[in-house]
Amino acid sequence: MIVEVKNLVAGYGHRVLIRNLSFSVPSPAFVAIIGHNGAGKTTFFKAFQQKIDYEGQLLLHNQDLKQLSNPAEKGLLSYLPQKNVINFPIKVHDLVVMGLFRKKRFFENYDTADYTQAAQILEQLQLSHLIDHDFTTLSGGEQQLVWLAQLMLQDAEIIFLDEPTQQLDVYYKNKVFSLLQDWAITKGKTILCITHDLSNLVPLQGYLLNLSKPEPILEPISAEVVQENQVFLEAGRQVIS
Ligand SMILES: Nc1ncnc2c1ncn2[C@@H]1O[C@H](COP(=O)(O)OP(=O)(O)OP(=O)(O)O)[C@@H](O)[C@H]1O
Repeated sequence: MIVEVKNLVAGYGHRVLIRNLSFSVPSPAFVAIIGHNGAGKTTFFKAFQQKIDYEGQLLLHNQDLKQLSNPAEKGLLSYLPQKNVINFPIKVHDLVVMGLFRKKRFFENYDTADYTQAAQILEQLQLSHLIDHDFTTLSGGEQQLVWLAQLMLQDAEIIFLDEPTQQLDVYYKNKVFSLLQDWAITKGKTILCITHDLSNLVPLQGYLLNLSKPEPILEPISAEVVQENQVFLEAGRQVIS
């Protein structure tokens, strides 16, 4: 099993948001995590980052995450948060190349080969025209794509993305979802992606996990499954205190 969640209970203080969640992703796959605002999607990711206390077990390759030291540095996990703020000037290629941090020793500089890799990723995302731009001057959607480029360069095995297409136009929403799908299939990555863009999921292969359902399970993506979940979410939210 690549990712396994066993009887996870998580929340804040007395407010339990995730109750006895169990599922497993046996092989590399794309998993879309959906649910109403406040359902606990980001909270679920925080548990994987060991940022909150939780009951139950989170396992990566059958090893309890609590026993694994520095899974990010080992290239096992990477995480793209919903918001990433930078308030100093930095060129796009200098930010993207930092995705290679795992391969560098402390204070070791990035070399020409590293910058070539960063440029290739930016080209793949059709962002080459921004390579020398100051990141802080980019639009919200452009910044989101630059973070995605940096994440691609990290090349971790299991990738957590919190609403990576939130600020993207329709063209890039499609492009990013097909890229994530391609990552899972051709590069053997396991991708857990929080999203509200249900319509973009229809053509994808993978699974859907609806954290608003009383007993969420992995459902194989199909047009019918997406439609059923869309109707479920449109019906409104059951608030559990
Ligand atoms: N540190 C915290 N302390 C207390 N409550 C919190 C904390 N962080 C988040 N919450 C609350 O937990 C609930 C779930 O938050 P979470 O960010 O996991 O939701 P989400 O499903 O990711 O929502 P969205 O789709 O809006 O991003 C929210 O009501 C939020 O206010």
